[in-house]
Amino acid sequence: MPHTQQPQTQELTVDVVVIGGGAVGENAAQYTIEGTDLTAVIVEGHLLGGECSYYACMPSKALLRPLDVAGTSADVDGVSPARLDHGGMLERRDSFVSNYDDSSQVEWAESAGIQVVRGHARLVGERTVRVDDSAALTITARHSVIIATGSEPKIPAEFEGAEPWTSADATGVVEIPERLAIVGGGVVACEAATWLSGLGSHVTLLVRGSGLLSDNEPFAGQTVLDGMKAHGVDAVFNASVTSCTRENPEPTGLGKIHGGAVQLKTSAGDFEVDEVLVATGRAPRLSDLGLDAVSVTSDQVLGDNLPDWLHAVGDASGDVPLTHWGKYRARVVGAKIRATATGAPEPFPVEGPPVPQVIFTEPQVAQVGLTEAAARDQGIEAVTAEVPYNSTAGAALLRNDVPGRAKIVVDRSTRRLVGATFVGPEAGEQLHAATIAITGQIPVHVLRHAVPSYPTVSEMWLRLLEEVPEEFRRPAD
Ligand SMILES: Cc1cc2nc3c(=O)[nH]c(=O)nc-3n(C[C@H](O)[C@H](O)[C@H](O)COP(=O)(O)OP(=O)(O)OC[C@H]3O[C@@H](n4cnc5c(N)ncnc54)[C@H](O)[C@@H]3O)c2cc1C
Ligand SMILES: NC(=O)c1ccc[n+]([C@@H]2O[C@H](COP(=O)([O-])OP(=O)(O)OC[C@H]3O[C@@H](n4cnc5c(N)ncnc54)[C@H](O)[C@@H]3O)[C@@H](O)[C@H]2O)c1
Repeated sequence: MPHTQQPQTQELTVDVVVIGGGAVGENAAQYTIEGTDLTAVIVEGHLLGGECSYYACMPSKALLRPLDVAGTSADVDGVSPARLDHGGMLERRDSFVSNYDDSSQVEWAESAGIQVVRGHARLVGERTVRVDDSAALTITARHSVIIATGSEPKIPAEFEGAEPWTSADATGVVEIPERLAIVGGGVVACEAATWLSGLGSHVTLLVRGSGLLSDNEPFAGQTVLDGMKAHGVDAVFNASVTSCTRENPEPTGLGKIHGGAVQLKTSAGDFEVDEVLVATGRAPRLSDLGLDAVSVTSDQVLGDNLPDWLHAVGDASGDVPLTHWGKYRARVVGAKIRATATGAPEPFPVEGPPVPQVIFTEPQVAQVGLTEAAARDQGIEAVTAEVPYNSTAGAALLRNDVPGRAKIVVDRSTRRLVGATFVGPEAGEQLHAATIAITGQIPVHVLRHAVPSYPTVSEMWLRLLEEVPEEFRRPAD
């Protein structure tokens, strides 16, 4: 009688198990063990380095930078406009994603003393994780298990069966669709519209709301929209997709066109395109993780209401889904676990540091802390100052045409900055000064003594602070 050979089961005990080896999981493991004898394992089901390295931040920014350089070369007198090389752009992307090979990340992890285990991990009991790969492995954590499983795209039901593109296809683009619809008006939609129209697609944005980038100051979405229109992108607002069908939908592979023509019915009319990219947000990846086995619900993970041996970081935790923010939180969690496990003092906490974000559109949108609307929603008496991005000699030197604006939001009661937005060429490089001012809780009368160099774009800070009411030039009584 034939018999099935049982897979070999192995066992391993370490101090900390991290499920998910994205940038955030890597940081959590590194900060938990560094400078100690603690041991850590990262279990990764796909590529060590996660979404950011292979399917999100790095490939998208690798594709966007040549457009920025070409745009600048076309807008500075005395320079001949640079010609885009579409094949070269894709090669640059391939190089930034290491051709989807994670061996250098594995080398880094091992050099940091972190063991990497391949396979899908599930919780099977308190402090216990089972990894299913070619052979089953059970790992026991002496101290903690950290969930760092990231997030996955939300695909509305209308697109089921139509094999739409997700952002991974857009960053991994191989076949450039002649006509592309992008559903959504958020960050992925705006950045992807920029690089895919730059690669030659005719892009139509189908936006459910009435503007782009609705979480930002209103002038951000408007300036980005103006920039996109100048590059031939069409945007249709108040357009809800009611059905999506296509001939011969097929999972042809990453970045390839997934079948025949796509028919989209929307509340703002019908559209036929060669591909549709669904960019309608992301959700924490918490299914198939064995939460039931340890009597924990997704809500508990998202509410940070977990047993003391279990932690969640990064996109999986429901916190702001940005790489640098997830990594920051992972460093904090890692340092806490290290302190508990070794008896070392916990690092000094800082109250409520602000979240910065740069959106790499043309022009860029850079925002930190609260918008004016968010500050008012929180009951803050917000005083604002706003100037055009081209208000300095440095900005005039940057390009011939400098669109955009800058705005700061000040809390009247503390006289400190609570938010700042810069929209304009290379705006991302303006942001960190604002992040430092908010984190350092510097009152605006002190900020006036931080002198920006002439002739740089950062002289915009002088203009902004001059726009703040006169009474803010002294400490509060
Ligand atoms: C197109 C796009 C562009 C972006 N650009 C930026 C940007 O410019 N700047 C920025 O700050 N943020 C950006 N983001 C957001 C950023 O990518 C995420 O915030 C970041 O990747 C989250 O990191 P993470 O480690 O939490 O999750 P991930 O990077 O998703 O890593 C999670 C890892 O866990 C693994 N995994 C999941 N479940 C299991 C399991 N059960 N067992 C084993 N392994 C498992 C996955 O394979 C994956 O490798 C972008 C996002 C998108 C979609
Ligand atoms: N440069 C960066 O920092 C960067 C770049 C890309 C992505 N990200 C992060 O990744 C996350 C995901 O980005 P995203 O753009 O997918 O999400 P998002 O939340 O920024 O935008 C989602 C968009 O889809 C719309 N939408 C939601 N459901 C819809 C539906 N059923 N039908 C039609 N429209 C719908 C929303 O109104 C919104 O315009 C974001 O939090 C973002 O910050 C960051």
